[in-house]
Amino acid sequence: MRLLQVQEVTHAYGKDRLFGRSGRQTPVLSNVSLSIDEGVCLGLLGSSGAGKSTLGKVILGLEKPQRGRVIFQRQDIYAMNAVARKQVRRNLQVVFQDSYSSINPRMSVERIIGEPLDNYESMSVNEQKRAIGELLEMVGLKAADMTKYPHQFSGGQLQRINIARAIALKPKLIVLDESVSSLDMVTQAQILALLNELKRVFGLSYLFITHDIKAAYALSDRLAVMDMGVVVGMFEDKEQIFASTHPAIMNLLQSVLAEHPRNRQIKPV
Ligand SMILES: Nc1ncnc2c1ncn2[C@@H]1O[C@H](COP(=O)(O)OP(=O)(O)OP(=O)(O)O)[C@@H](O)[C@H]1O
Repeated sequence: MRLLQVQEVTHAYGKDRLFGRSGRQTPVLSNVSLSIDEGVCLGLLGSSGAGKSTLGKVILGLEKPQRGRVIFQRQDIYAMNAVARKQVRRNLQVVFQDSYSSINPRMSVERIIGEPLDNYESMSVNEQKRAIGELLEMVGLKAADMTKYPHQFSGGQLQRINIARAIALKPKLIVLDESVSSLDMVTQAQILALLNELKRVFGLSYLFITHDIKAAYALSDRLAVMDMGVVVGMFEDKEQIFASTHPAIMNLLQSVLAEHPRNRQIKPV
């Protein structure tokens, strides 16, 4: 079933600049359309500045587009009342790249993961502790870790805590904005495996924003490529990306080739 539809979204930063008198503002997003079905990971690829994070913010309800619509669970997220918006926030979560800055260093892990539960669930203290312990175990940490503070964890462990917080309310869609980009290769592979497992167990959908074609290929079912605010490729079957002749897409593929100059097989391993 269709979960998210982005319909002909156009956006530029700065008030009225796109449609102001000068009319010279280049949009950061131009007529962007895409959709995500339930249980599917769409990888959104593109080089730096392509507009990927802006599109993520538009989808999360954080940046109202100047044109176009975002339909989540059949509702326009920019044309809904406060009650419906609260429900959307529950079902639409995000994990950012920088695990440190998206966590309050003064809060214990229990409070970090407990925050969304406080806002949406009416659990007793003991029920909440049990739920937090289960979430920590689900992401490969220990229930006892809930008493610790962010500085006591590695970057990969902190990203696991961010993921535990993101899945605490059993959302439908998680926007992963460069969520593994700052991690070393081994940790990256472990977090991708965890995300894949959680997707399978909970039937989650992901929008996986990344410039890294290998990471995108590993986690995604479908791939989209953006270049200068425009979707230049949409691949229902991710294998099809390797047949593309679009210059921006070939550039992304080239980065894989460059690492393995003698490897004629360009599919990421
Ligand atoms: N808050 C903002 N105000 C003004 N311009 C912005 C803002 N955020 C992003 N931009 C500009 O919009 C363009 C697209 O940025 P965006 O972050 O969406 O791209 P991206 O594909 O996610 O790239 P990166 O991976 O480098 O973040 C860039 O030119 C960027 O400088």
